[in-house]
Amino acid sequence: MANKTKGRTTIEVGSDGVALITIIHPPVNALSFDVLNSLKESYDQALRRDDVKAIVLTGANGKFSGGFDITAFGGQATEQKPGFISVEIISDTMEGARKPSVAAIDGLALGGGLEVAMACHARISTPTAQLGLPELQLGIIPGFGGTQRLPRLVGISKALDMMLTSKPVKGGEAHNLGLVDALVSPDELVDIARRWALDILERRRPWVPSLYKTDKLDSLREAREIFKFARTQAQKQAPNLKHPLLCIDCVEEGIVSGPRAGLLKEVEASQELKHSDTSKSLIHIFFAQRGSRKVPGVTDQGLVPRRVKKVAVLGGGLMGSGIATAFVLSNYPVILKEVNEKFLEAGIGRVRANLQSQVRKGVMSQEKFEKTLSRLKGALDYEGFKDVDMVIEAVIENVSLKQQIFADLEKYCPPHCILASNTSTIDLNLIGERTNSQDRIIGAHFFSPAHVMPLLEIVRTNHTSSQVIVDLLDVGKKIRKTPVAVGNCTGFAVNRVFFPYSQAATFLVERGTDVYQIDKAITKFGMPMGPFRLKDLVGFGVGMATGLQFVQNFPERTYKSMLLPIMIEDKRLGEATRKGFYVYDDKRKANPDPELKKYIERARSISGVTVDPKLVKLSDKDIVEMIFFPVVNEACRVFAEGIVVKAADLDIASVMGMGFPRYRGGILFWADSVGSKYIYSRLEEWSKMYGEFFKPCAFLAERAAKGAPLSAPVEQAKSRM
Ligand SMILES: C[C@H](O)CC(=O)SCCNC(=O)CCNC(=O)[C@H](O)C(C)(C)COP(=O)(O)OP(=O)(O)OC[C@H]1O[C@@H](n2cnc3c(N)ncnc32)[C@H](O)[C@@H]1OP(=O)(O)O
Repeated sequence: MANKTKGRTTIEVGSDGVALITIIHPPVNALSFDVLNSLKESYDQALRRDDVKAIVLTGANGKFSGGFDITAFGGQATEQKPGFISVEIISDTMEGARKPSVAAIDGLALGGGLEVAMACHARISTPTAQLGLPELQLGIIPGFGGTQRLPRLVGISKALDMMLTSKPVKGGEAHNLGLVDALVSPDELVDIARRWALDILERRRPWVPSLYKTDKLDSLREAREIFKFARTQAQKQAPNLKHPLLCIDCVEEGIVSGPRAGLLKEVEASQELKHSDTSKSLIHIFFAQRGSRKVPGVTDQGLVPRRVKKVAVLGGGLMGSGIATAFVLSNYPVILKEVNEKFLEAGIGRVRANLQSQVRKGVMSQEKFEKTLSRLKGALDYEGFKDVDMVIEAVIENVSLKQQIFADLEKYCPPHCILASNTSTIDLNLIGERTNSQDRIIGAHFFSPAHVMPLLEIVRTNHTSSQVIVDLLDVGKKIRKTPVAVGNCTGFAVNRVFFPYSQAATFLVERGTDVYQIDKAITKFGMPMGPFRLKDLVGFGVGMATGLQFVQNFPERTYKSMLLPIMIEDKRLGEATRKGFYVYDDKRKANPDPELKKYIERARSISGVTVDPKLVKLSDKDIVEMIFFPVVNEACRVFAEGIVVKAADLDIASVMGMGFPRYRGGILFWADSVGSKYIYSRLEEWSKMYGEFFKPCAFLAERAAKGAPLSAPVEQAKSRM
């Protein structure tokens, strides 16, 4: 059987005496072990040959390299011995060579890609190339010398900032920072790099081994201050994560004990992190996010997405204006339609405010603001709809109104136009009932604020055509959302999986657990806010309306409480009214409210619930389990019913739609790390004590009985029965 290698490098020696080494491993020239071994062979050859005076390293097809091959983290192949790549190949063979190398960077130089480039003696880049060390977002740290070379090239503060945020910089900024030595256009990149390499050889330009550069380093005293500040920030931002602190330790070691000691510390820390749960979870999310664009039976049919050139949004409320903002920000011309002048003005005002906030934050120039806003046109009728390629309806949740709108859309829009609804509760089949266009009706469910939140739930009915799904997946990518295709059911994937989240929290409070302790425990677990703070943010009106859908559709497993209605009666509606589960000061800071007790007591007495001493003193672990295991239970139902095709889609939906901690890998990935047997046994125990709300579903029971993971494909689990 042919030995299939994962990528390679080529070497081509020119008459100028420069060896051009090219990394070839589509699509992003990832550094697999095969590529790295081949890189060493090419370097050895170039260093051996008398006709080679200098080396240029580049990547094929306009991409330098996307970094170490992430698929190799869980794979069979491993490094010969720890540090072989970082020390022997990159530091000793490349950087320590007797012949100079220059990196010619186009497209991207990320992670290991940039680390290899930094070991060259100069870097030439195109202005559009992206350079960065994003390893921390994968739960690891730069492992090919990045923690040592980047601070020496750009200074400690900037290097820490680039690593801790995982954000790349563009060629222009990289040049200003000193990370690259010259900016050139792609067509002259390799030629200039060749000449630069010869110039270094002939000492017309400096021969710089980055590892030993010191001019950008601060004094030891200043450096210690920077590390102290960085550690405080890292702990504040991600108290559960260890790898950012390890990254800072490695940089510090290099500054205090010298770069060689730093390299060794980096090797040691990388070994430790490679097998951590955090890294496994984050790498799972990386692939799950890319996998969510692949829908079996739809995206594997050879369909090409049609070009959507113009979009219309119906309704200029909070959702509609957010959606319109997302589209104009991605260069789409948008018509925003409202029912009267007043509403239209308000809708356009909201889009303007969304964009203005970007100007205020300094991420958008005034000129770009004006250009972006000019893509938005207001309308009070369907006149301009005759050439739109996609409409997104975002009006109030009223079935007959939506039915009328879709009947009108069928009349006024061209026959190819995608007819999407942003409904979060209404059955899409019902919405399209008065049309003959069921095949192009689809759900485009955004999360508020729509121009900020990264998830787009694409809801397909049994009638939605594959072409329309492919089109919307493509549009989703273009507006920089992570799309997840889901089936049509109450609450779709995100809201349905998460409805027990707030219900379980309310259940606990009515039985004596403290509201603020719950929010603290859940935030400590890694959610951006606890369930009660979230209720305040969303507003009780919306919370009640959504809750009602679940009460109607899943009466046996919804927990009914009078707490919200009583608070609403008293005009406590959440953050908007400055009073909800918290009270809010002028700066919108949430403070606990002692008055809350009286509402809880009233709710308790109306429902005839008594305080349960066991639930009054729950540990944080118990709180997390009692709130998240019912969520896992609902996720199991959604998966078993085929609402999503892969468990990883629910992981992505939970991370992007609900803020479930990414470093726990998403709801089902996390559940599997806890174990199906344990989750089942706890739910079973609670359902005996507290009723149906906690009853484990058949799917969970079946998988627990077999000790099978919850995320294993549904067919596979069945076939094992
Ligand atoms: C020792 C070292 O310090 C450790 C490391 O280097 S760890 C790796 C560091 N590098 C990174 O984190 C970069 C990760 N990749 C990315 O951010 C983005 O993929 C990118 C900016 C390179 C390209 O983005 P984009 O053009 O939108 O394409 P995207 O869909 O993400 O990727 C294209 C394909 O390349 C794959 N890919 C991207 N980077 C990869 C990598 N480093 N290894 C393996 N596969 C990779 C993706 O999985 C995807 O595969 P698919 O088509 O089968 O789904």
